[in-house]
Amino acid sequence: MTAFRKHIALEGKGLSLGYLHKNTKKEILHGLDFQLFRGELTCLLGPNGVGKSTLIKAILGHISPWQGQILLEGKPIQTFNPEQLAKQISVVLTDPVFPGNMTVGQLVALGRTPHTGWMGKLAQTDREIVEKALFDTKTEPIRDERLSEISDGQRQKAMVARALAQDGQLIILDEPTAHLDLENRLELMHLLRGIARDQGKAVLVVTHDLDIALETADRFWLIGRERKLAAGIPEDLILSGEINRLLPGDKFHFSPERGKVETKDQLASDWKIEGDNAWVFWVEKALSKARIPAVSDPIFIKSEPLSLEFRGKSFGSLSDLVLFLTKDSKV
Ligand SMILES: Nc1ncnc2c1ncn2[C@@H]1O[C@H](COP(=O)(O)OP(=O)(O)OP(=O)(O)O)[C@@H](O)[C@H]1O
Repeated sequence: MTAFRKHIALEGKGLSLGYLHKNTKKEILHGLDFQLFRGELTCLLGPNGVGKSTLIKAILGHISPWQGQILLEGKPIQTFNPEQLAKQISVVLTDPVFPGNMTVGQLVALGRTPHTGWMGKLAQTDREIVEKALFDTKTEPIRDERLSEISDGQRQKAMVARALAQDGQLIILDEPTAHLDLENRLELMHLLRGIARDQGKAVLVVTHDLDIALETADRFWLIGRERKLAAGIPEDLILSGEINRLLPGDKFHFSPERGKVETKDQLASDWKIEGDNAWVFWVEKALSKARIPAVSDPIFIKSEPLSLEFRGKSFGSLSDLVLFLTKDSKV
């Protein structure tokens, strides 16, 4: 077997993190080991409150580890001063604090501050980087709009554009897709993946969007209720079942066959349904959601035109079939 060595941008070793709360120590994460690679989009996922933001705070140097260390490009992160860190790490957090009267263009240009200084004038290369960030995030048409007068989704894209303009080797984004519609979410994640691949950056995204993360991420970091971090390519974590760390309760599970989260009580899998596989799936789904117990008589699915047959009766839609089965208590 060949072992490929990737460039490690960020590494955590035996990391324990927590807060001092009312004079008592509250440990949030314990003994984390992780590696963030250049050229990859990594998604950090986990249930609410497990400590994702806490880990990001530690990476940004906002809180100090209780144990272990974080290495940036092989050096302890605390040996970097704030200016050096700002050149290395671009960040988009969930609670941006920028004046509402600032325009999108001004916000994105602010991303160049670590390279020019607060009073610094943008050189030609800085302007080109800002233009590219506006173009890549499709915020170019709203560059003159004020932050207080654009939608949450547009503001979010502008924040991402600012992070791209900052041009750090490591880009960290905390829920960057939260206000975006489905297409924009996919586009943004594909854009981030493209930036990781094409520019050799390490991109870390905190997200709850499992479907889109599965579609786009090179690697997952999963933190479950046991407060440990499992890392790997998403497909490995699915095959090993570790993906279910995201679903600590007993109601849902990740179906490896279907590649999505499902409710555990799949009553409908006991039905006999005959027809095209794709259709069988949706018929099972509808029966399962309607919580109709299975009987021995089969359901036949006929296509062109679509009809469902059950006990010699024909139904033109799933809704009609479900209604019939629900009403007929003797089924
Ligand atoms: N400043 C703080 N002082 C004390 N406890 C804190 C502080 N900030 C966060 N916590 C606690 O740390 C735990 C982890 O919080 P954190 O915000 O890191 O979770 P998260 O995984 O990012 O959650 P979410 O998905 O809801 O954003 C929570 O129990 C929270 O109450």
